[in-house]
Amino acid sequence: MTIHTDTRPPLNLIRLPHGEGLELPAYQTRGAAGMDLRAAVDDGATLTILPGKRELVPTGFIFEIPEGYEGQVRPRSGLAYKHGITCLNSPGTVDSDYRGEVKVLLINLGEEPFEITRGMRIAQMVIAPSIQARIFETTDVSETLRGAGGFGSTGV
Ligand SMILES: O=c1ccn([C@H]2C[C@H](O)[C@@H](COP(=O)(O)OP(=O)(O)OP(=O)(O)O)O2)c(=O)[nH]1
Ligand SMILES: [Mg+2]
Repeated sequence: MTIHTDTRPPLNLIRLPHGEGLELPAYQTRGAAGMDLRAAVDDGATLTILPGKRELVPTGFIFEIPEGYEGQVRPRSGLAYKHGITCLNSPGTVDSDYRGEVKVLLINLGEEPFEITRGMRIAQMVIAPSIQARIFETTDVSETLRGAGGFGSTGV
């Protein structure tokens, strides 16, 4: 007998009043890494991002990211390719102890104004394991082959 158990971590979403009626963030395909996030702008309203400008777009939800995980807010490649729309702080970091609304910081790197309406899929969130290190100050630095070489030290 095969016992199928779903080992995916649970993710609680709390819908805010302005998220009423929005589709839940969802994985669009079985193997999708990220769930798409929708714009919770007012019904019938248009949020326009002018070329070179940025806007903080509400999602309408609080995400209770499980402890030991983070939420990474990433651009959608279609919007980036077709319209030059990306996340300015990519990847945005949603901490597991954050209890505010998740918002998406979009910037328009294209040449045309970009219009966002309610329910539009504007970005995606990847849930990823995340650990905190124990931090020590020390005076010794261990030796390695690389040493202080970086920024192209191994060639292009
Ligand atoms: O794209 C993002 C990035 C962050 N956040 C929220 C969740 C995150 O837990 C919080 C703080 O983010 P971050 O640590 O990146 O920003 P900060 O400038 O360091 O703010 P803070 O001082 O609040 O940590 O803001 C979002 O909703 N969307
Ligand atoms: Mg911070």
